[in-house]
Amino acid sequence: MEGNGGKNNTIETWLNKHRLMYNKATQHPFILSIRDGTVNLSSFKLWLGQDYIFVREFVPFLASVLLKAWKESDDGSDMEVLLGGMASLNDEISWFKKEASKWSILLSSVAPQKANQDYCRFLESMISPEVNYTVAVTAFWAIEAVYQESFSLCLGSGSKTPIELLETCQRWGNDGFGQYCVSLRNIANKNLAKAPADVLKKAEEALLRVLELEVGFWNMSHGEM
Ligand SMILES: Cc1ncc(CN)c(N)n1
Repeated sequence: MEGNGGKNNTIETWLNKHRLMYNKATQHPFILSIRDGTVNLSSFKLWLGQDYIFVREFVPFLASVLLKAWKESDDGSDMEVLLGGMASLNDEISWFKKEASKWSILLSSVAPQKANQDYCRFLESMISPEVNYTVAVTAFWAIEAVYQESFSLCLGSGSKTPIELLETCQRWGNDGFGQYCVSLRNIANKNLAKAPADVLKKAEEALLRVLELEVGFWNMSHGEM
C-alpha cells in the first residue's frame, strides 16, 4: 500500500491546499513591480547581489540531492534531470557575474542579508544525510518552480518589464526552464506517491518552508524587512 493512498498528484493537492502561500511567493510585489515596469533599480541590484550568494550556496545543496538520488532513487533518469540542473547552475553563476558587471556591482563585497542567511541555513539543513531524497527533491522542485512561475509572469502579454531586465526574466521564465520544472515536479510526485506518512509530512513542511523563505527573500529585495 502506498503511503499516499495510491495518488500520484501530491504536489497539485498541496498547491491547492496552500494556494494562498504559493501565490504570495510567486506573485510578490517585487515581481509585480518588474512586470508593471515600476521596479526600483536599486532593489533589482540588491536582489542580484544577494541571489548570486544564494546560487553559490545552492550548488552544494543540489550536489546533495544528486547524491541522495544516486543512493535512494530506483529511477536512473532522475540523475540525468538533476545533472542537467547542475549544468544550468554553472551557466547561472557565469550569468550573474556578467550581469553584475553590467550593473557595476562588486560581487565580492556583497554580504548576505538576514533573509538570505535564513534561506542558506535551510539549504544546509537539507544536505544532512538524515534528510531523505523525497523531502530534498520536493524542496528542490519548489525552489526552482517559484522562480519559474514568478519570472514567467514578467514575460506574459501586457507585461511592461523594462528592456534591461528582460534577460533576467527569460533566464527563469523561458519554456526550457518550465519543462525542467515539470520534470522535477514529476520526480517529486513519483517519489511522494510511494512515501510513508512521516516522509510526506516532512516534504509538505519543506515545501511550506521554501515558500516562506522565498517570500522573505523577495521582501528583502523589495526593501520590506
Ligand atoms: C532565492 C532563489 N530561489 C530560487 C532560485 C532559482 N534557482 C534562485 N536563484 N534564488
